[in-house]
Amino acid sequence: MSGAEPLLRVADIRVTFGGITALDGVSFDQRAGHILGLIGPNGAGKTTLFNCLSRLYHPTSGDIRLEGASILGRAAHRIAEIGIGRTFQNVALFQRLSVRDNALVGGHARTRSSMIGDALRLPAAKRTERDSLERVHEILSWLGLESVADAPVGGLPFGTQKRVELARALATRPKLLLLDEPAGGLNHDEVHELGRLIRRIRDERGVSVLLVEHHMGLVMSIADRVVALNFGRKLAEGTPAEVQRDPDVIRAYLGDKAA
Ligand SMILES: Nc1ncnc2c1ncn2[C@@H]1O[C@H](COP(=O)(O)OP(=O)(O)OP(=O)(O)O)[C@@H](O)[C@H]1O
Repeated sequence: MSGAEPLLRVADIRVTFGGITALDGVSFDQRAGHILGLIGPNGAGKTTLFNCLSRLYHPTSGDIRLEGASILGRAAHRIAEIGIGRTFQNVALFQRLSVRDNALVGGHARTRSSMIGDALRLPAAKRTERDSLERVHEILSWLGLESVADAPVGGLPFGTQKRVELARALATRPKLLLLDEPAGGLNHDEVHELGRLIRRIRDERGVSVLLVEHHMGLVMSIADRVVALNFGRKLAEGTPAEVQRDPDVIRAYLGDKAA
């Protein structure tokens, strides 16, 4: 292993809710350029960890560092500024707004132009707006969404709405993209397509991806590394092949559901 700083370091994270320990000393690193899959049976702590990474939950102890700097002082609505983008398990878009406007909301989360500057349409605000529009245009084309750019999101098929969510997250120009069960609600072909897209996001846009996912086929086909949780602890970590044949992982899954 090289001594290079990982992109993401999760260090001894513990989260308790009253008497329940949802995460109990979980640690792992994610290298830049990697797709990391976070798996585990129901109740393992995946969502809790995801919520810590996106700053919705504050861990009871431990640290989360992005490129060496702790993110724990950051409010959830400001993680885009440090390069963390996210999507939601159930698509969370403005249904009446167009595809383009939804993506622009993402871009705006990153730009932090001032409200007064925007209102007075100062040159800097105009430039920011123009840059955001150009960036969103490029992302929508890249995702094959330009033909629906003006359509209200509400009328679009679910699979397309999921791509709009990705557009919005990518518009924040993340270094690390957090995906919360992106395969949920998609059919077989759509999951296959999503896998290709996540790989392209990494390969063509240089964005590292951390995904929480129940769809084992998807995780195992695209992840560079997999972290398996069970009962709030790290059960196994390694390449997909290593984790898939880990006896503890097999036991945790077979004990949970005979799939
Ligand atoms: N807000 C909360 N308040 C109390 N307990 C919680 C809360 N969130 C999670 N838990 C508990 O923490 C544990 C881990 O839950 P979590 O939702 O993180 O698991 P998960 O791996 O995401 O499960 P699933 O695959 O079912 O979504 C569970 O015992 C759960 O009941």
